[in-house]
Amino acid sequence: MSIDKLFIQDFRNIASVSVDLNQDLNFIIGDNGSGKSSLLEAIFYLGHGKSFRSSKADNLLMHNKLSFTVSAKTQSGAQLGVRKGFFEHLNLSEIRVSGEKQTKFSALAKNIAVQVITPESFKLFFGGPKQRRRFIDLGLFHVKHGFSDHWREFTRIHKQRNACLRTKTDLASLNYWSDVFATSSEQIAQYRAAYVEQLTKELSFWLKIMLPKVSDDIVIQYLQGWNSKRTLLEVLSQYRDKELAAGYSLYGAQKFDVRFVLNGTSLDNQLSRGQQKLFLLALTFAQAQLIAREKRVKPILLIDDVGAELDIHSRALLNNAIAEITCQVVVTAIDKTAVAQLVPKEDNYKMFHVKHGKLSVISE
Ligand SMILES: Nc1ncnc2c1ncn2[C@@H]1O[C@H](COP(=O)(O)OP(=O)(O)OP(=O)(O)O)[C@@H](O)[C@H]1O
Repeated sequence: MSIDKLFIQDFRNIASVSVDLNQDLNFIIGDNGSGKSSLLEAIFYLGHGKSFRSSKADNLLMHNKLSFTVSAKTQSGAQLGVRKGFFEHLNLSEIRVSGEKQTKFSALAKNIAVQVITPESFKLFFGGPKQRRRFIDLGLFHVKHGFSDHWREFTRIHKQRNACLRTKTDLASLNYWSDVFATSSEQIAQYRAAYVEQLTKELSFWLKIMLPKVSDDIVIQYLQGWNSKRTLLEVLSQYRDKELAAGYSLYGAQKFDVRFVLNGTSLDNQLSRGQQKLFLLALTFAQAQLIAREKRVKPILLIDDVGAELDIHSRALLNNAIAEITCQVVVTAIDKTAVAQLVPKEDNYKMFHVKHGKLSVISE
């Protein structure tokens, strides 16, 4: 669900911000180090319970403070909030959804779907499989009902099987856990295959807007985590000694990946950095639109430092995509010229200026 009102306190260099966002499009303009990314990070934190930049939550806390707070009122009237306290090496999270205390961040994620694109995103995305796995599973979490229950169950089974492989003592237990691991992996793989197919169809629409010259030649390949010509149980039995030597599961749904292929070879080797960023934007827009359609909520898309890598022509293409998407979009840039191509003619947007962590409205 999109955010109506946002409140941030003691988060990085933001001492206190209370702001009404536009439902469709928001621009945050500010110099380097002013706090633009911190603002996006706070919104991202509300949807994910972590930062997109730093793995340590205490980096998010304003220097010399003991807790930070991020809260929001969504368009549907839900009040979401998280307060993270750091008291004598004790990290405490207080999560609330419309006044009710919650124990898990997933309670917040059920109410908002936040995706981010930063200047670093495409380097990470075309690197190791971690980011791609995260991206696909985030879509699945929001779009495919039942996936998160299956995933939780899979994670439990995976841990048990890894414990058997690590200790190597009880081979009867290993046989049992291999059986259930294979069944659970196949279920997860089916969910993912169906989702990747859905995403591929949606992507084609966004590529026609953002990368029209190559849109028909791009394919997403889904790699399920083991040889697709064989059952996982067959693979596990063939490589049993290898897995015992490694001490953990080498095959299964946890090893899945997706490859983006252009004319038969890896897309990132053929596209310029600007084009790679447009591809990633198209992919993220596709996922956000699927979430919007399936969940019937407006996802939130954060685009950090939009000027980086994108020339005027590319920004004009991005503008066409923003005009089409049913999302709440928040874009940051160093100056107004970087967003000139993105500002709509009608007045349905808000523009803010940020300086030393303080936000002021430029136009609405
Ligand atoms: N824990 C913290 N407490 C207080 N200030 C912090 C903390 N962490 C970072 N800062 C400061 O916050 C400022 C804002 O950082 P941020 O990354 O949001 O900048 P930005 O506006 O996105 O800049 P850029 O355009 O360079 O990316 C920086 O000057 C940084 O030094």
